Amino acid sequence: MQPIKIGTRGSKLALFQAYHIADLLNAQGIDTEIVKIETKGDKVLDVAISKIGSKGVFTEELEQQLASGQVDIAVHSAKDMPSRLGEGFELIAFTKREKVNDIILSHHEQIDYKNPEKPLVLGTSSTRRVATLKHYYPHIRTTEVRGNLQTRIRKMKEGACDALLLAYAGAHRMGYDGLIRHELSLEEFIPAVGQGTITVEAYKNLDESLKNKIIEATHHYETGYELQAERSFLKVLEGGCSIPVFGLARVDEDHLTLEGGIISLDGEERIQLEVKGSVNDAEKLGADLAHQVLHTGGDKILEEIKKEINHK
Ligand SMILES: NCc1[nH]cc(CCC(=O)O)c1CC(=O)O
Repeated sequence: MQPIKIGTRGSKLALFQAYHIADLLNAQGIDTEIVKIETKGDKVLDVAISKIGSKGVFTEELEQQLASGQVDIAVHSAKDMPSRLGEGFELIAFTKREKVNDIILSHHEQIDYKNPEKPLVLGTSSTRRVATLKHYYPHIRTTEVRGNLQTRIRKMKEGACDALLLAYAGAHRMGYDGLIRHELSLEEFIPAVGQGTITVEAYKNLDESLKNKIIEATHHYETGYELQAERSFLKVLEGGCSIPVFGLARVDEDHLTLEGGIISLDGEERIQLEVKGSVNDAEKLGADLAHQVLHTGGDKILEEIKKEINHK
């Protein structure tokens, strides 16, 4: 059999994730070949993601190659995937989830983010993280630091900021555990939908038996239900990484708990609600939670955010 061609972005984190999928496939006797693809999100480094337009900046080129059959599957951080994929595309597998928390990472050993007396500048380009900081820690200033993880760390050391606010998963995968100074609580910093898991995307032309083999080798069922609920939640709220929507599902045997909400860009209004049910209703639970969030004032927050983003 021909090796399976795995399409990936060329950043170190993306390559790590692609090799992780390759390892899982190789362990089941499936040969693989990694194909690097450059995306718009990789090329445009001087503009905030929320301004490029969040829809698939890291994914569009990979999907073109999937559709033309140049690669068989594409590997992504699940968090980077828009809630609606192009016609014929599907996320067929989600790997076992890493710790989902956000973390504060710095080359300085002492970072005291809770003390209002201590000025602190955190680097982040996520509207969710900026808004959440404004809500809980209004004394912290933020600045946009973009680029891949190594670039951001370099910019931090050059003085762009005191510390970076990042996902644990990415920092850990890149081997930066030694620079992690704080793990943020899931009460305050509910992550973005999909944070901490890697996903496999396929196009409808993928051979069915090959697809099943890939699923068997890489899919983690509990994570899959969590992602189903979270992504269904996101779909109703028309998320994308420029809107500070957060959502986190937890599966315990066949029970699923989904927490999620939205926060205004200035951090003043924050709505967080929770639904519980069976894993078999994951998709419905996600949509239900989203509608509840909209009905409890989320609709106004969302409208306001869209206005503000369009004006920038
Ligand atoms: N927004 C970019 C991005 N997409 C996925 C991760 C981290 C890895 C993951 O969550 O699986 C990151 C970096 C970050 O948010 O710090």
